Amino acid sequence: MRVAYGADDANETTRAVQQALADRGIEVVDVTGDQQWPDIGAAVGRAVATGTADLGVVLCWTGTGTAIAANKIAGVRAALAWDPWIAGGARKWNDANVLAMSLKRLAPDVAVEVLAAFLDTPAPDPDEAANIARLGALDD
Ligand SMILES: O=C(CO)[C@H](O)[C@H](O)COP(=O)(O)O
Repeated sequence: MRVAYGADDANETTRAVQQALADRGIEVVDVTGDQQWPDIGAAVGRAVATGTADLGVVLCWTGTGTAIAANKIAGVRAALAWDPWIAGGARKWNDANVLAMSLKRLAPDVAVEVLAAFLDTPAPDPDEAANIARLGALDD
């Protein structure tokens, strides 16, 4: 599995997320570079939409800005999650392909649990296929 990663700051939470990805043997495509959060979110979104990555993970102070930016890219379903149930539900019911988290409000261990739920929940529930298609129809 390949995951596109981007964060507009670095702290214990982002380092824990990166370590968790590495511990899983996941190939990480770090798009961060010298970019601001809108471009980081969009770059992760593009990596997922083009198939360069299977899934994406974005972090910013709130998680919202990078999520919004990622969702500007057609084919991206970025979900802001703050606990494992939300992250798993976003995969199961929304077929989310980008996980967004707040690097300020999630403790490192919580962020790792949220990431684990996102990565370990198979997506999507077949009953949601029609709704996922409806989301796709909303892309410009
Ligand atoms: O949470 C964010 C966007 O939603 C950003 O991380 C936060 O606004 C800080 O950005 P900047 O360093 O550009 O002021």
